[in-house]
Amino acid sequence: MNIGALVRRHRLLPGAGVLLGLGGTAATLLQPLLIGDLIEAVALDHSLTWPILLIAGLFLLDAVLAATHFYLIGRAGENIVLDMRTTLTGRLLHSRISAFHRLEHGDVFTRTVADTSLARVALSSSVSQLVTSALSTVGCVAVMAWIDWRLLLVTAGCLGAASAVALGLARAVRTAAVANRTDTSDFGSGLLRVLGALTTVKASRAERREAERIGRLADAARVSGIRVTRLSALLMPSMNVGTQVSLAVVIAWGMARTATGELPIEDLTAFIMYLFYLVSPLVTLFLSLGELQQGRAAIDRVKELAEIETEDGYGDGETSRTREAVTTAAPAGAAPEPPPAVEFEGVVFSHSGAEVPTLDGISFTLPRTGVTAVVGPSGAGKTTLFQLIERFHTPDRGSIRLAGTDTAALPLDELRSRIGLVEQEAPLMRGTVRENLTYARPDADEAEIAEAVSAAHLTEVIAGLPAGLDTRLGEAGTGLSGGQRQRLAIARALLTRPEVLLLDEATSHLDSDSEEALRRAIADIGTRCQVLTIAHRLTTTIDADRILVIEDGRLRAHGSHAELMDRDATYRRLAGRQLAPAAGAAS
Ligand SMILES: Nc1ncnc2c1ncn2[C@@H]1O[C@H](COP(=O)(O)OP(=O)(O)OP(=O)(O)O)[C@@H](O)[C@H]1O
Repeated sequence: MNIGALVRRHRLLPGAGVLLGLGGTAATLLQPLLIGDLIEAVALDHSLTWPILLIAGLFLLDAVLAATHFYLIGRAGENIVLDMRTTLTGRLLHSRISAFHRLEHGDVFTRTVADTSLARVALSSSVSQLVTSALSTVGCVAVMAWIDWRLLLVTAGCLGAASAVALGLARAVRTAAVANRTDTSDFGSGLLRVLGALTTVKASRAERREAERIGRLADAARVSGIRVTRLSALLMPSMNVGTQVSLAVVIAWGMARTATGELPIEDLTAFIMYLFYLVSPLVTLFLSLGELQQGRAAIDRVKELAEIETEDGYGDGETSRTREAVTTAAPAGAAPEPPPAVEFEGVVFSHSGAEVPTLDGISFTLPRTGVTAVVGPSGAGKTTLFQLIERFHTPDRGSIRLAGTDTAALPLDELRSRIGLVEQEAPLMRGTVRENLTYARPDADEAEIAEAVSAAHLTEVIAGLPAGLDTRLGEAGTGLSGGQRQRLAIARALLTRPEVLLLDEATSHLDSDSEEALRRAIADIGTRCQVLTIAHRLTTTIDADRILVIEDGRLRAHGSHAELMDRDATYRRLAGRQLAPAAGAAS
């Protein structure tokens, strides 16, 4: 995220705000002079109408300018924060899965919500306050020097000492505030992680332990927050002490000089008023310097997040990082046959940090229709295989083709519109059953929805819900059983009419009705597209047209259930043990 460009995009409103702020400062600075004139007019018994009218007009102008300045700067700040948040959201949603998984969700949340707010304050009000208060200070000092430079020297001595203390305090406030941000972020991350695993926390009876741990994080944020308040609380009084001392000196010495006639009383009055005016911009100056420093720390955190690696060069001025298409050539002279649904050719891939390849030299070809089961021990690389087809990662070597076209050559949007993915946990979004079904195809009509629901063997389930398709589901699809949730996710994937359906079979035990419904649904869907399923049940592998056995990132064997039982020891072991839950029923 280019902060310079961001500020330039929004320069008009803050620019106008600063100009109005400067107008307000000028109006403020004129007031003591006009009050001096009023005192002089009273002393000389002149008419008071004009001086009073002028002063009233100036007060009014000052108020209008200050209000408009405040509004414009606030509005500019909101525009800036919106710009930052939409940029961040866009980049996060288009981020590479591998880069996203390295982030702490709580930290992402703090950066997107809280740090952007701090950055907004820094880039709008702090900058404008810095400009206006610096110019107010300079203006005040200049007029005070013009009225009586010797009184100014006395004032500068007293206020200068107070300012040095205030500057030190402002720096300490910044350091404490940065520490407070980190503590608050740690608290947020800790809380989010625990809430995300609430059932595990409860099952482990760890509520009290977690409450104490999160409580300690919250307390650390409280302690650093109190430190910020303590230091901030000292800032204004330190300036007040400086003002009071300089006021006492100015009044004592000024009155003595007035008594001798060396200094006119109206000059002394105006000087004292300027002295009061000076304190506020000075304090604002130090505070906005502190805020600006805090804002810089927040801006750095926002920029760091905005640099997350994205897919297809999103937001980097590059539209697609796709490479030239490599298509499967049809054999010369032969009638053009539809290319296979999926082809892997010598695919090698390593997750970052892995010492050995996660997938090593994988090659296979899957026809346009049918059911293919992928089996293998835990950690063999089955999920990674799916992730490569969806191009969540790109192979280090080799190629993957979808209907004859290299997936690297397809725009991501097109590639993913041709593939359906049903994850093991089958997360559902908030909203109604209908909203969940049409998530990938918001324009699907009733007939298409009914067809997908029927193909996933869900018609009766949905008819039994209180409001049918318009029944609202809870946070993670609560209200539906595990098997129903997975079939709902299958129906959602089917609505996009995918050429390939990737299905990560649920490991949890489904009741026999659910399992039978899922089995029939998969068999039906396999007649219209290629279903590639990570199989944890023997029923799935027995029914499958072909089985791929993956072990240690290599394709060990492929064939039908009977063939593999005959010639592959790993498959026999898996069929005997890991695929065991349904083995009794199937054999
Ligand atoms: N994001 C990641 N970063 C680094 N290594 C990873 C990542 N995801 C998976 N791995 C590693 O890659 C290997 C293959 O993981 P994968 O999830 O593909 O296996 P799997 O066969 O699906 O296992 P399971 O059946 O237990 O889900 C494992 O050793 C795993 O630790």
